[in-house]
Amino acid sequence: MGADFVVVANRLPVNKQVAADGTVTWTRAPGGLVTALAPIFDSQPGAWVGWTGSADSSDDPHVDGIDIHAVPLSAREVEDYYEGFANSTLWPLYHDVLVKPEYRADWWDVYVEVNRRFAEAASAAAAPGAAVWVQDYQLQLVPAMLRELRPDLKIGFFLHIPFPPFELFSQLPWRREILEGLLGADLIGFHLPGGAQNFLTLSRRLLGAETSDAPVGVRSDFGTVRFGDRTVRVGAFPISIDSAGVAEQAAAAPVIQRAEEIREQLGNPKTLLLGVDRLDYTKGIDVRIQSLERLFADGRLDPADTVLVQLASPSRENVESYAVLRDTVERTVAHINGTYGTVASPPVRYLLQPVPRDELLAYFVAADVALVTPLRDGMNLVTKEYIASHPDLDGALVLSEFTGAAMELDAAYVMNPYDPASTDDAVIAAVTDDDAERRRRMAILRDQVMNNDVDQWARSFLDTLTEE
Ligand SMILES: Nc1nc2c(ncn2[C@@H]2O[C@H](COP(=O)(O)OP(=O)(O)O)[C@@H](O)[C@H]2O)c(=O)[nH]1
Ligand SMILES: O=P(O)(O)OC[C@H]1O[C@H](O[C@H]2O[C@H](CO)[C@@H](O)[C@H](O)[C@H]2O)[C@H](O)[C@@H](O)[C@@H]1O
Repeated sequence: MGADFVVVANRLPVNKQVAADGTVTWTRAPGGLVTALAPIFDSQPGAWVGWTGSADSSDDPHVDGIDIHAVPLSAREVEDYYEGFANSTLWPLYHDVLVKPEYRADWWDVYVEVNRRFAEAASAAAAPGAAVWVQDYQLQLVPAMLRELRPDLKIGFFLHIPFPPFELFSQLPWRREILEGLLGADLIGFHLPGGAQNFLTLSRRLLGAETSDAPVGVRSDFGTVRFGDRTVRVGAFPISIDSAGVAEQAAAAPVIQRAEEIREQLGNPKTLLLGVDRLDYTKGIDVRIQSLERLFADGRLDPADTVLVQLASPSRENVESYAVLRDTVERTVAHINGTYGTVASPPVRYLLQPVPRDELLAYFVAADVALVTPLRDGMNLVTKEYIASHPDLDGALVLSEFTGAAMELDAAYVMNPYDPASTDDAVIAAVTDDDAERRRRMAILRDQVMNNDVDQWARSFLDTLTEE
């Protein structure tokens, strides 16, 4: 029979729990995408096609309300498709070549093979005429492969990371294949109009396709690419969070109490700075730590009453550039603590492990300033979660102009992570501006986040995909 709505993503939205007696249970992972799509899954039969996250696993997860289709990956496929082509070729290429992308034909071959497996699984999961929504850079060939198998489907694709300009994308030896893969979709979504514009330019210049000229707007004024006998629409749909849900969770009494406890445990510093990221070289963790070191050295911040908490989640640990970053960050943290701390009170507290959701929210509530300093980031949801956690308008946000979030959140203390002076000045302004100015900015940021949530993101994309 199949489902009327199918999501195809590299990862399944499931968590596995193994009890002491070996019994396995699966629960819905509380991630952004699954929360956004929950109302849609509740209103019609829905399926999700994805990988469990473990190599060589025969796990077959089941959760309430979503028909889960696990796509197995062997250890070699994880190496060549996920760590290789997705995260050592596409990820650095699409993030401004911050690390040199590796172009390997053997990785490409496995990327093609794995994309085909996802397309076949999606084809098997979808009812006649279903809407299928393919997610992200790991699966850019799926739209065309799926269209070949199932021309009856409505196919959408959304890219969660930046889409690079002609000058960078053209490095890719398989640039035409990727564009043609994406053009199997009826609607291709990017976070920002700039990404959509880059895609139109590339389709015109590399494929000779006829494209629209008018600028693409946010959730409006879609671009078009004429490809074969079809017209593909291209648009900008900035993703967001479950703003009301995060605000409610952050306002819960145990979270507030834990936030107070955190400040106490840190010695009640005058200023608590916070960074929360996957340990990824795109996130500019090194940028903010180096800024802190300069500010201590110049006497603009006092290490005796300033603490930076950096929560870092391990990510893609088998990829060498991630191991190199970890080394750099850990050496810099040790250097600052060794130089500016005391045994009892190191100014940087660094955690290399994910923390539970409520604990994370307590850190958001506790922090005076969030430091979001990526060198490049598709959106950055941490930014929006921090803002949603500050209903009293206390708190301030330092935000890199190279995040997708900066397009909407220009009332933040916006900085250029490539410019040390800009970074340092933004941190100092966020720390020292008077309350009225900090609250003025936070009020604007909150309006933006509370009025543009992830439900609006999902609905605007799917309404555009399914409208006649
Ligand atoms: N529970 C938990 N969530 C985290 C942690 N670190 C990051 N996250 C979440 O992971 C997501 C990261 O999204 P985003 O900022 O867009 O960056 P991405 O890692 O590139 O997708 C946000 O929803 C964060 O709240 C952690 O330690 N614990
Ligand atoms: O699946 P992983 O390799 O562990 O990586 C986690 C996810 O990272 C990326 O997130 C992006 O999507 C966010 C939501 O749109 C956006 O805010 C952020 O800027 C992006 O970096 C990646 O795109 C996902 O596919 C990964 O699952």
